[in-house]
Amino acid sequence: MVETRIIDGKGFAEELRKRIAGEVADFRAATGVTPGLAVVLVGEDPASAVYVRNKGKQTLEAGMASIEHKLPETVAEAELLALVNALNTDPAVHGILVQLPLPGHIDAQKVLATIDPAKDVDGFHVVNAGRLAVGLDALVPCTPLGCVMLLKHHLGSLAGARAVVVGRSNIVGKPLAQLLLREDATVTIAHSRTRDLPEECRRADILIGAVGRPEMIRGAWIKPGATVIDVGINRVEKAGGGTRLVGDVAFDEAQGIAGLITPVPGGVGPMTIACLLQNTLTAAKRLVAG
Ligand SMILES: Nc1nc(=O)c2c([nH]1)NC[C@@H]1CN(c3ccc(C(=O)N[C@@H](CCC(=O)O)C(=O)O)cc3)C=[N+]21
Repeated sequence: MVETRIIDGKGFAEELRKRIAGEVADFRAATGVTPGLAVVLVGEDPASAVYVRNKGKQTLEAGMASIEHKLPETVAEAELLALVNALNTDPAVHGILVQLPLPGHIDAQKVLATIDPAKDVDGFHVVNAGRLAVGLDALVPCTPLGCVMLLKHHLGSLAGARAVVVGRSNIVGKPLAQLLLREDATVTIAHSRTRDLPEECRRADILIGAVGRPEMIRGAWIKPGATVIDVGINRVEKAGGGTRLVGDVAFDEAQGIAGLITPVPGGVGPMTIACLLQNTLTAAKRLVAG
């Protein structure tokens, strides 16, 4: 039996937000500029609305300006593109986030491609994805950035570690693999077509669940003492009615096997928002410096 320690992402994110708030205050004092984050929400998805509200609140608490645009589910693609173009040229806006997923009649790739890469605080524009891939300065996607911060804080160097990322999305899996590679880890990206996924996972010193399937990664898939980062945030029905959040990892089964594990909620989720604030400050600094 291994003693499993829980990684306090919520606490770490709070500390990070405090540090960012200090840096924002210094930046404002030095330049007279208040970093501004614009969030665009299309449609009425209640879960998205909660997330956008949390982001807005934490943006203000960090001393930045929060600009929210809510558009109806039926908005024309051209109208959304016009809004993004207006935000691109607005000097009070340093970061732009268009909440995903977008309704089916809108081409999300086209919207992301319209965002000025210098204001792309999600790091989803192909220019930022490409810059990350070739090792240039880039705005890096928030969730992967948060995962690597937690890993480095708890493990120190990741050099030589075997990291297995389960999930190959453009939002998490692929950029996370790039970041881990930059930290000199040996990186495997596993996915739905991977042969013998449990065996692949059991090789991992660092195992990352980023698929969005509730509790898919079982305790028996974890190497004793491994570090487990759970990116999944899945809402499931509770036995007695109501809902609860679970990750992609069967958290209870991982107890006594994993060395370190992030919980859901309170793990990676809060880090995502803290990293969004960090990216907004980074974008503001670069935009003001020219
Ligand atoms: N362009 C874009 N960028 C995003 O970064 C983005 C997006 N679209 N669409 C939706 C997803 C979802 N997402 C979350 C971030 C933090 C929490 C979070 O802080 N969760 C808390 C609490 C969750 C709760 O209690 O409801 C936790 O895990 O502890 C959740 C979800 C960012 N997303």
